[in-house]
Amino acid sequence: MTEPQPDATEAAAHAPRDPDRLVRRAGLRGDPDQDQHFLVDDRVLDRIPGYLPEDADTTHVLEVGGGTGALTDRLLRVADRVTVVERDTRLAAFLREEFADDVESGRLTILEGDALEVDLPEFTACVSNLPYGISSEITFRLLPRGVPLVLMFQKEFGERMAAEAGTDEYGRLSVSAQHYGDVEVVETVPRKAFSPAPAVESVLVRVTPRDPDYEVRDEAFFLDFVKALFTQRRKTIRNGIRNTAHISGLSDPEAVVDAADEEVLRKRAGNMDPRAFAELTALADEHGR
Ligand SMILES: C[S@@+](CC[C@H](N)C(=O)[O-])C[C@H]1O[C@@H](n2cnc3c(N)ncnc32)[C@H](O)[C@@H]1O
Repeated sequence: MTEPQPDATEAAAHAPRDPDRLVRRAGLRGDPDQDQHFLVDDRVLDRIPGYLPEDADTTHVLEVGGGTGALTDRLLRVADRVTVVERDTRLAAFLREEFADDVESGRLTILEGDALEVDLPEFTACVSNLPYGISSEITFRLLPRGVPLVLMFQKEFGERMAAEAGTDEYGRLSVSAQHYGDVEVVETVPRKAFSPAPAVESVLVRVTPRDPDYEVRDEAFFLDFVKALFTQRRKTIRNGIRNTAHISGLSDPEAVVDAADEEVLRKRAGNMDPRAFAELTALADEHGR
C-alpha cells in the first residue's frame, strides 16, 4: 500500500505533520540500539516548544537527534531558524527531502553527524528529544552555552538533574547542572508516547540559564571537587576531602580541612547545596592546591 501524502487541506491549514505518517514515510523502524525512539504523541509534541521560557530568543533553535522530524516540524513553527543534528545517514536524507522547502529557504539546516563530534553552531535555544546514550555528555556541552534548554531524558536522569540537596536523587549531576541554571522537570512522558517504546519513562526538563549567586574562580576545579566529594557521598566532608585528593587534584587536603568550618566538615555531600560547595571550593582553591 502506498503511503498517502499529506492532503492539500492539511498543507493549506499548515496543520502540524502527523508523527505516525512521518515514521511511515521515512520507511524506517526506530532502532533502540541507535537511541531511536520517535515521539508519536501529538499532544506531547505540540506542548514541547511551549516549555521554553516566555522570553526565550527563538532566532536559532538547535535540535539534537532529528529522527523523522516530528519535533523539527513543531520547532519550525516557533523559530526563525532551526539546525538539526542527526547521525543516521538515512534519517538525515529523509529530513532533507521531507523539509526540502525549509532547507531551500535557509530556515532549516541539517547537520549530518555525531552531535558529540560536529561543530555546533551558535544557537539561542535548544529543544531536543535526546539520544539517551549521550544525555550526559551532550548536556554538559549545551549547559555552558548559557541559553534555554528543553530536553527529554530518561526519567531517573532528569530527576537527578533537578534534585534538591537533601533528597536521595541529589548528586554530582544536580550540582553541576544547577550551577548553570534553574533546572525543572516540566512533564513526565509515558513510554507509549514513543515508537518503539523505550524501557523506562521519560521526563522533559527545562533549564533556564542564570549566573550563579556565588563566585567560582575556576569552574573546572569546582566541578572536579564536587565530583570527588560525591564519590564519598556517605562519608563526612572532612573524610571526603582527605580521601579524594587524587580526584580533586588537591596537593594539601589537610590545609583545606584546617581552614573549613567544623559545621561544614561534619556534613555529607548530599546535604551541601551548590553554594556550600562553591564556598568550600574557594577555601580549597586558596589553601589546598
Ligand atoms: C530519541 S530519537 C528522537 C527523534 C526525534 N527528534 C523525535 O522526537 O521523534 C533520537 C535521535 O537521535 C539520533 N542520534 C542518536 N545518536 C546520535 C548522536 N550521537 N548524534 C546525533 N544524533 C544521534 C537517532 O538516530 C535518533 O534519530
